[in-house]
Amino acid sequence: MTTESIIACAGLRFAYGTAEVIHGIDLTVGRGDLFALLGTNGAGKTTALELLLGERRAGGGTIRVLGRDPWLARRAVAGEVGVVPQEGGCAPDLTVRETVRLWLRLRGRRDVAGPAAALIDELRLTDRATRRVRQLSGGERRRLDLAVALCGDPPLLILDEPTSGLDPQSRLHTWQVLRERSRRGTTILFSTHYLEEAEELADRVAIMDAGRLALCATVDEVRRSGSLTEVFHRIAGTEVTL
Ligand SMILES: Nc1ncnc2c1ncn2[C@@H]1O[C@H](COP(=O)(O)OP(=O)(O)OP(=O)(O)O)[C@@H](O)[C@H]1O
Repeated sequence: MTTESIIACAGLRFAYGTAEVIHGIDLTVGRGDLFALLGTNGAGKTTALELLLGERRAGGGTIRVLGRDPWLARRAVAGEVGVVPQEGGCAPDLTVRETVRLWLRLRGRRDVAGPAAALIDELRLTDRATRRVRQLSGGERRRLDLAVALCGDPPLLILDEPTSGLDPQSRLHTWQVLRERSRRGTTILFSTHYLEEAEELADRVAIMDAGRLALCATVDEVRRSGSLTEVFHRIAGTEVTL
């Protein structure tokens, strides 16, 4: 990890109508970080990730993603960020192979057959390659969502609960895929409800609580004051200083 920031937010605020749900977040993700965003249901993780992707307009503060304001430069940011949305989003009538080839083309690749086969294999979907998305299981669909995010080898991945619905073996395999991307220099920000996933996979973690960042630290710093599980439960809405 270097100190160069790939994501930088300062004083970030956001409201749905009159209900403010993000209350002034400062967050920096450095190049090469493998960064986990944790928090209880409704803490604001998905909203924060959507703000980073320029899908929503901040009500205050500043955001820079790869040096740009994502609201003003949404298309440019979208071209450089691989995304797993919370709900997925692959077209139900395309096959796995068609989906990955389409996304590789959208990411500017011309020769897509080989790279598509490699990505499908990497996510262990080869025996599902000719199946339509609507015929996949929830876990298979989630793995396809990640394959799509990896199309074109973007420098930044923003993944909203990328392992939700995966069986333990698939989850471990997904960790391997993400670790390998991180080792090759990809910056990864992911949200998760699995504390052991954050502890095992990430090198930095942030815990959101009711629209605020209650903690932002390296996993090693967290371990010095107990396990991540202990720290997470201790926070319970109050700020923790490590
Ligand atoms: N489209 C919306 N309109 C109004 N309020 C919303 C909308 N989406 C989310 N909220 C509210 O904003 C708050 C933050 O929601 P968000 O989905 O960002 O939380 P989260 O941390 O991702 O939760 P979860 O872990 O359940 O996915 C919640 O109180 C939620 O009810």
